Amino acid sequence: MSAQREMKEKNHWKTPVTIIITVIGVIVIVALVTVAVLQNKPLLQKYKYGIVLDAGSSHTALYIYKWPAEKDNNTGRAEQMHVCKVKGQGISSYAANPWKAGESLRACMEEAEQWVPGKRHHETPLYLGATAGMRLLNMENSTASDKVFQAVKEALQSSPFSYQGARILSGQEEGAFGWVTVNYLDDRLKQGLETTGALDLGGASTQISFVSDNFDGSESPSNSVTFRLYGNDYNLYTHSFLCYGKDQALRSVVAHQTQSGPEKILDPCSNPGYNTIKNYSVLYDSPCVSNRKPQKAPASFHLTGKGNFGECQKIVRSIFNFTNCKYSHCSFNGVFQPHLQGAFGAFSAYYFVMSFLNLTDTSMPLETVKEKLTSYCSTPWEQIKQQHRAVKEKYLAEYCFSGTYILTLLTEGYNFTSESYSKIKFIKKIKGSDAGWTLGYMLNLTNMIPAEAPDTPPLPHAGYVSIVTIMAILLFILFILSLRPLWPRCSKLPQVV
Ligand SMILES: Nc1nc2c(ncn2[C@@H]2O[C@H](COP(=O)(O)OP(=O)(O)OP(=O)(O)O)[C@@H](O)[C@H]2O)c(=O)[nH]1
Ligand SMILES: [Ca+2]
Repeated sequence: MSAQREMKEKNHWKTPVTIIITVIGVIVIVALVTVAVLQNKPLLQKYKYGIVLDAGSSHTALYIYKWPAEKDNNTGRAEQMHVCKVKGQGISSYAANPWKAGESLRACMEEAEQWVPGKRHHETPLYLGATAGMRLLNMENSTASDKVFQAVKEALQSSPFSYQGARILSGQEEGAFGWVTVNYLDDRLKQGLETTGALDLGGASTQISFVSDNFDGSESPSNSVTFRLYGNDYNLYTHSFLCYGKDQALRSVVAHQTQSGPEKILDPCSNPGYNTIKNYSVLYDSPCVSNRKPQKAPASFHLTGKGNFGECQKIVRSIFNFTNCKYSHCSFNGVFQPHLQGAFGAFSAYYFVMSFLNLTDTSMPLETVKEKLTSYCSTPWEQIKQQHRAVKEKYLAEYCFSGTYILTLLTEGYNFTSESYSKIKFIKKIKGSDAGWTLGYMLNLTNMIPAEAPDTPPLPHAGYVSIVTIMAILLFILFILSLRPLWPRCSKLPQVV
């Protein structure tokens, strides 16, 4: 008898009540976990796209960016998907044939149509920002500049993308958005880390932007740009030097040597044996030098390379004005600059030139950089050409000047010392995206960087699902255990044994 009861008690798990409770329990757990999984499941990765055309002084490039579509308020991380280099020169070079400026963009616009999925075309914003080349053209001939913009606008509006406008960026915008790009790609903004300064060397202008503790904007408000990003305030110092991009600086250096209108010059910034004929009217056809055009000069002059770094640097120095600073500190030309602070990323021509010259290692003492440049400049032109057959002659002929200019701009213009120079990194890309103002410009216009830090879920999706599952199982076990007092009574109920 007692053995029979013991058997019945042991079989209480098979009573209808416990079976029903178990089934309901399992259903509840499965339902709970399913809801948890489905509710928070990341949607299939879909992307949004944005296109920015960088209409620089020397050339135009089209950048396509993409970012995850499912994130609220476009807060997903944007990255460069593709870049298309427009054939030919910058849009400002079409001043005499404006419609050609529009035509020049068509091939890259068609390429963009292949990269962005068709169903996203109409919602993909398309921007064009022009920099120093158009700034100069606008100063020189605003009617021509307007016509170029009209042609460009028509070409862009005929694309399937959502055209958002074409305009000239101010120097401050160009500097500030370059800084945003660098720090966004490095994830410094979201994490509130110390920021990196940005050095951009274009063809017609150059920008320096950085955050300095002893800069609040009061000494020179025109150099101040404030941002509130991810809950942090930034007071950025930025300055753009028009005419100090590498092509315009070279013009100034050659103009300096042709003041008396000679028929030939011996140029220390070109390799020995380099020979070319330059046209006076072409050389002086820029607002950066036009006021210095010699009154009496032949149509052209012979330029012969001399290849002397020291002499080249002397002429380069002469294009900077180091007097007349009305502020506590200046860089050059009477422009305020606070003390340099932190690390810097140097891109565009800084990178092209320094990587060609094998000078990207900034732990190298400045004296060694000078020695290497001295040696490069004095190398005969024929030897340079033979050693770098794949490099365009136009670029090759200018590396002695460009290296000398970069070193002088950094150390004497911006006051980088041996110590601060070592904090510069010459970069082209950061995590697959090009360093430049375009990404920062798009992030700003699409409101992709919120002013306040977004509310993030305390747990990642997988962690959340695991915790819900474990808690549900534990709750169920507790519930079963809480029914323990009922177990013996259950065994007394009539049942199938
Ligand atoms: N060596 C070398 N130079 C280049 C290359 N691409 C561009 N450059 C030159 O580097 C300089 C700067 O180029 P970019 O940064 O594209 O200048 P940009 O945007 O056209 O000019 P800005 O409007 O002043 O910004 C120009 O003198 C270009 O001719 C390259 O691949 N190699
Ligand atoms: Ca540029």
